[in-house]
Amino acid sequence: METAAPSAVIVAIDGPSGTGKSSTSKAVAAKLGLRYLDTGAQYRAITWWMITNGVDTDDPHAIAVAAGKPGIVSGTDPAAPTITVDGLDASGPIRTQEVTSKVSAVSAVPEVRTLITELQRSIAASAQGGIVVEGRDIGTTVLPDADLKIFLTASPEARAARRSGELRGKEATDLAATKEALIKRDAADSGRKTSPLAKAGDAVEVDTTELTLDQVIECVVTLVEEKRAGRK
Ligand SMILES: Nc1ncnc2c1ncn2[C@@H]1O[C@H](COP(=O)(O)OP(=O)(O)OP(=O)(O)O)[C@@H](O)[C@H]1O
Ligand SMILES: Nc1ccn([C@@H]2O[C@H](COP(=O)(O)O)[C@@H](O)[C@H]2O)c(=O)n1
Repeated sequence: METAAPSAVIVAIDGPSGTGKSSTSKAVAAKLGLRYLDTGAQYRAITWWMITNGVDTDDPHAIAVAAGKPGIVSGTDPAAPTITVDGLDASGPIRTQEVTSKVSAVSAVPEVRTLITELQRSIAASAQGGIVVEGRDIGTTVLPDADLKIFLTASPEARAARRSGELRGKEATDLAATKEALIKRDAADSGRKTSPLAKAGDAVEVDTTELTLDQVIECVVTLVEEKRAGRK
């Protein structure tokens, strides 16, 4: 007997910095044949554009006025996600410390959020076979009707250790400074007025502190499969 293709599923994965959202989302999407969207990369891309175009990232009005100017395009293949700004590959420049230190100020501007949220919704709507979308406000604001919402957490110590391991050899790594920087970014992201970092009421919380990345991936794959099975 022929089995029907599994139905399209929309998965929202949110959580603070360094909890494993990108690594988990990419792997889950690849395993299940879904598309993948890194929404943090989009906020980083608009921040990079502001910096390179001389917009003062401490001036919310200037950011709001310029918000519609960059053309941001996200490629959603989990094996090779891409991000371009006005046709230029921005995947490298958006990961610098400068962008990381300024992205929370830019992403807090309501005009930026409105534009990026619309972009995210249109990408999710066009992902016919389903998509894993990761960020800070996906379950609460961008895709409140997602089929499955996951909120990843981990202790600040575990997250700082993961980040330091990642940065080693590229930029200066100091565990205490890394921990302080991620706590500061989370506080800014949680404290902003417009769609702050928050767990949706119906999200499943997964504490990844004591889990390997493979265990987290397996846990999320199981949750998606259970959701799909429940819809048959
Ligand atoms: N459970 C885990 N155990 C150990 N290392 C992990 C685990 N999950 C993720 N990592 C590693 O931690 C680092 C950060 O992971 P990742 O980029 O996926 O987090 P994130 O939540 O997307 O962070 P951000 O929001 O800052 O982009 C990566 O180097 C990743 O390989
Ligand atoms: N849905 C989202 C996703 C991200 N942000 C902002 O972007 C920053 C960078 O995110 P990373 O996942 O790449 O670290 C993040 O600190 C937020 O300021 C957001 O606001 N909403």
